[in-house]
Parts: sequence; C-alpha cells; structure tokens
Amino acid sequence: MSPSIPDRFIHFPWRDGELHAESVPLAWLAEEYGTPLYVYSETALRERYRAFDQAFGSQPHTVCYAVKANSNLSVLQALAQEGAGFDIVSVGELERVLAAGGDPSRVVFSGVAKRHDEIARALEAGIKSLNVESAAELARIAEVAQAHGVVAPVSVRVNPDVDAKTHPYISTGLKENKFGVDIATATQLYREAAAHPHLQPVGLDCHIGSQLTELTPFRDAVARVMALLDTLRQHDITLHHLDLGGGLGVQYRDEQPPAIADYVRTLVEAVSDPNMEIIIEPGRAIAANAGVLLTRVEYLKHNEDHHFAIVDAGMNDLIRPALYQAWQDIVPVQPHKTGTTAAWDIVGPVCETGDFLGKGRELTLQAQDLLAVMSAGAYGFTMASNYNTRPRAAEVMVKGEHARLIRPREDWPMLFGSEAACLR
Ligand SMILES: Cc1ncc(COP(=O)(O)O)c(C=O)c1O
Ligand SMILES: N[C@@H](CCCC[NH3+])C(=O)O
Repeated sequence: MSPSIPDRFIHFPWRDGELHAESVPLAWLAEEYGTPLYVYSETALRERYRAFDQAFGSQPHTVCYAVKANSNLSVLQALAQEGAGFDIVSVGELERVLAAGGDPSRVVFSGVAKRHDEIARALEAGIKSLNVESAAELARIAEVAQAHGVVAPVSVRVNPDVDAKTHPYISTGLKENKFGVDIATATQLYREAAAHPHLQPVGLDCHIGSQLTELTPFRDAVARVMALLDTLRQHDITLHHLDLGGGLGVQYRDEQPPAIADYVRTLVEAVSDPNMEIIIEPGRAIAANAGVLLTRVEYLKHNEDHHFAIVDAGMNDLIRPALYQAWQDIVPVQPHKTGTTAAWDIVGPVCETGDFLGKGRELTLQAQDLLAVMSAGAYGFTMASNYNTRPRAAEVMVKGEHARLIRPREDWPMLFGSEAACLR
C-alpha cells in the first residue's frame, strides 16, 4: 500500500506504489536526467497563481509573483501566460521576466541597493513601480530619470514595525531590519517625490516578512499603511495602488498557514476601498509545494549511535535546512520493506557539518534509494551555489504526462570555462 500524501502535495501523487510528479514517475525522471534534480508541477504553479488571482473578485489587483522564489524561465513563462505581474529585486530578474514574455507594465522593483544601471534599465523597460527603500535611493532615481528625460513611477516602501512572527532572518518589517523607511520619513519622501518633475508617486509599498502563518501581522501592517494613506491625502497626494508585499506561509510540516482565499479576503477587508488596486507579491505560496528535489542515496554509514544516509544533493543545492534550520519532508520515491529502519540524518557531499537536508528521519533505506525532498519549489534552485565546485542541478517541468528539461545540469565549461580563459 502507498503511504498517504497530504493535500498540499496533490500534484505529487502515489501511483502503483511509487511517487509521481503529476502523471510522470519521479524514478523515471531521475533515470532520464540524473540526480540531484529539481522537478516542478506546472499544474500546481498555475493553480496556486489562480487561487490568488480569483480570490480578489472584483477588487482591482495585480498578483506580482516574487521572482526570487523560483526564477526558472519556464516557471516565469507559465505564470506570465496566466497574466501574472512580477516582483523583482535585480536587473537580472527583470531580464528573466522579459525573456519569459512577462509584461513590464506589471513589474514592481523591490530591493535596498538598486544600482544606477538597474534603475535605468527598469525605466527603459517601462515597469509599473520602483519601490523606494531610502531617501538616497529616491534621489538616485530622480537623477537617473532626469538624465533619461522620463518620469519614474515610484512607491515608498514603508517599514511598519510589526512583528511578523517568523524566523529572524526572513522578518523584514521591524524597525531594526534594513528594509524600507519609517512612516514619518515616508511622508517626507512622498512630498519630495510629488514636487519633483521626474518622479510620480503611484503607490505605497510594504512587506513584513516571509513564511507568515498568522493573519494578524498582515492586518496590523495594513492598518498602519492605511493611516499613512490618509495623511498623504491631506497633503494632496493620491496614490493609485497599495502593494502589500508577499509573505504568506506554506505548510512544510505542521504549520497551519491561512488559506489563500482567507488571506486575500483579510487584505481586501482591511483596505476597505473597492477602487484601490491591491498588489501582492507572493513567492513561496505559489512555488514551494509545486516542486521537489530528487536525490539518490550514495552511501549508508553508521557512526556510534548516528545513522547517516549520504545523498548526492547538498547544501549547495538546497540551503534552507542549513541556513534556517528549516524542516522539509523527505520521502523515499519507491518505498520498500527491506533495508535498514533507523532515524537517519540525511546529509550531503559538501565539506561542512551544516550540510544536511534533514535529521533524525525515521525511514527504511538502502544505498541507491531515491529520495524526494518535498516543498522544494521555492528558494531551492534560486539559492543554489557552486560551493565545492559542484554543478547546479538540472530542472524539469512536468505537466500531465509530459516532462521537459527546463534547465540542463551545469557542465564543466559552464562552471569554469570563462574563468579558465582568463588563465595566463
Ligand atoms: C519585497 C518582497 N516581496 C515579496 C517577497 C516574497 O515573499 P514570499 O516568498 O514569502 O511570498 C519577499 C521575500 O520575503 C520580499 O522581500
Ligand atoms: N529564502 C527564504 C525566504 C526569503 C524571503 C526573501 N525576502 C526561505 O527560503 O525561506
């Protein structure tokens, strides 16, 4: 009998005793493309996007997918076909969106360190809004816009100083975080922007953190930005949109994040203005449970009372467990009854003690078993590196019974070819 699979993995079903991506056996994909391998479900990505989009009903809105969660061109293309907007944090992400057929007029640009060239390219492409994170940045945007003879659409990112109750590394809306400006500074920046011939204030922006599992911090943040909108109106500054950022959490283990529809309803009610365009920037909630990382057990090893399953994916492929002590489910793709049942530490090949994917997992394992690290569609491949001169994994997209390679595994020329050409 196949193990039961929770609802969130509905597009990674058990069939004939083995785990699939939609209708394609994961074991077949591993044979075909090798491991480690990222596998995404196109149906899952599209469904999650639609759930956000449809939840808004008649409220004007733009769902700007946060590209940093998973920036594969084919992922972006699928979402662009759905009509998504995009939240970017670099010119590289902008170029990806454009290459994937994304609409620049639905792109918002976040990030604390936008360079001159990045601002210039965003203005040239005609994006919807540059989300400004400091007074110095606003001045730079004005300068670049003036030099190019254009008017830059800007929103100020407000740091509402609310506790998002998430891991400290991914909380962004507290006053000790580097993001955004406080509410008093924001008022001043809007007044400067409104008076500048090359700046046009179009929206108000905030983002309080990632992997949020409660609605209260969102409500608190909206209340604070709504108060600021009122103040701005008194200064005759009327804004067209309210960008409430991303951050809706997903279930990795036993978290109980709000449903997408409840989250959106909460925002719409808190804004309470049927004419205001609401922008959201979800990344994880669209992509995380639309992907898995496949890895093969190279060796089993027993030290004292520790059992190690040494696999071919490491922290360079998936850094979340090492960086945030994040827990992601690890499932044998073709479970069997023979093998050693133990509490396994699933560790990678990288020369760091922090190189683990999971610890103390009760599993029955043999060498060469194939494992799926679940919920790996967001902040998996995009945070991968070449540490230990390891090539980054290939990525595959599955839709129904079809699978296609959407990024080949890095080969040695890709890894150091251009660098070798610099040798004397
Ligand atoms: C400005 C901004 N928008 C959107 C996101 C996406 O967050 P999440 O993937 O949690 O939805 C982030 C990441 O935290 C962010 O910094
Ligand atoms: N990379 C983080 C989320 C960062 C959100 C970006 N602001 C994670 O994997 O949980």
